[in-house]
Amino acid sequence: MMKDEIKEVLISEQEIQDKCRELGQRITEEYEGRFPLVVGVLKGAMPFMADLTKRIDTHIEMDFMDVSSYGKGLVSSGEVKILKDLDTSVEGRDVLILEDIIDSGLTLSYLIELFHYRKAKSVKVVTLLDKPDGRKVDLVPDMAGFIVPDAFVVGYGLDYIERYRNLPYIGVLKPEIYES
Ligand SMILES: O=P(O)(O)OC[C@H]1O[C@H](OP(=O)(O)OP(=O)(O)O)[C@H](O)[C@@H]1O
Ligand code: HPA
Ligand SMILES: [Mg+2]
Repeated sequence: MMKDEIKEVLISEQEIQDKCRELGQRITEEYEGRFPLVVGVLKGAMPFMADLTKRIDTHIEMDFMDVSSYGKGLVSSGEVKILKDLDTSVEGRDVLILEDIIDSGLTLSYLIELFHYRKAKSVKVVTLLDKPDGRKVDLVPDMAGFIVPDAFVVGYGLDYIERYRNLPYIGVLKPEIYES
């Protein structure tokens, strides 16, 4: 079974759900009456977007962007490609970007710059996971769920060669999985 390939669970399903409630409450307070555009970054942010937005108790609009900087492997290529753009204009909008993880920071720094260039009124970032040791550019999220160590993590949207996104928790794979 898939779970037999996991060496260690770093963040449990319960901890993730509790964090979604907490972040949802903070977002509700901050964005009450502002009708923010909540942008999920595909594919990784999909489970977090689904769970977090259910805990936001004020009107929001949701949209998605698909960008890729990793290709298929473990390291960022450094080049960000837009695979799917927003359907909505960000001009004059309060934009809240939802991410599963900030690692090198390249994906988000690209998106933040892009939304400012497109004249968003404000751009903020909420990430489930923050891996500060991976940073290649200066970037501090406005809200972060958990700090993770400098290891490749999978689950709850995060993949290794497109697998493991459907795990309900965040974990680390057994080393033999990468070797095979
Ligand atoms: O801070 P960075 O080093 O840029 O890494 C973070 C980004 O990389 C992953 O996405 P990926 O490009 O692998 O696409 P995916 O979400 O479809 O897996 C992850 O979901 C973040 O979007
Ligand atoms: O640790 C990670 N795991 C999965 N995808 C990622 N994209 C950036 N960092 C990671
Ligand atoms: Mg990925």
